[in-house]
Amino acid sequence: MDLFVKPSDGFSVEELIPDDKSDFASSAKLYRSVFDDEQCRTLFNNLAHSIAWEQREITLFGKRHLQPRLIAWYGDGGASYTYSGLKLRPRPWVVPLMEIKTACEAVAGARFNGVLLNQYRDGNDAMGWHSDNETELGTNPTIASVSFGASRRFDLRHKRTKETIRSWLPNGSILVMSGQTQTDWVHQVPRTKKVGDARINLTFRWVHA
Ligand SMILES: O=C(O)CCC(=O)C(=O)O
Ligand SMILES: [Fe+2]
Repeated sequence: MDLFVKPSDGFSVEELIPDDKSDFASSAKLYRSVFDDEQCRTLFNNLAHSIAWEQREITLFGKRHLQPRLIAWYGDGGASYTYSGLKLRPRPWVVPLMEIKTACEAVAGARFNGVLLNQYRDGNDAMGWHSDNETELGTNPTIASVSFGASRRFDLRHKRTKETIRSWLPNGSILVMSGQTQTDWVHQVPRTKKVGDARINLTFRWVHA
């Protein structure tokens, strides 16, 4: 499978965060059709079956809940990641994840040492408003977020002005968030009755030891 991507391969890019002068340092660039249909099918099936998916329990307002999605964390040996009170030890890289990582590094122009995978089994699975601002990601992290399977809505909301930007993350796309996006904006993947199929999302990150 040839995953090497370059700008001439016919993918398009759109900046989701408007170039508003008060916020010029935030960026969320959506690269569409980075992976072609055959690559998407192969990778979706491979990841659905080979990843060690888990449904984790989290504590919200003192109550225990199962997270409304499946997750997994893979990465370099030292790249432990703590989020929502969960300490995730990395599982070692496997081939499809390394190939997708190489594509993301080429598109984003950044290096990654870990990936959080999310599987939304259908429209009932979701991720609430948050920013990826854990201290181990450092200031102004670059995060590359890959989508396979069903398109899901992805919303960004400015923390101060509450300006909200709604978009959809299609099969085979990579969203690269960088600059002050995690400081100034929150994002979510809302629950929806309109989507019955599964989506697999991979967010590549650099975790500081
Ligand atoms: O599924 C998505 O597109 C978003 C995932 C996300 O925000 C995260 O893993 O932090
Ligand atoms: Fe996130």
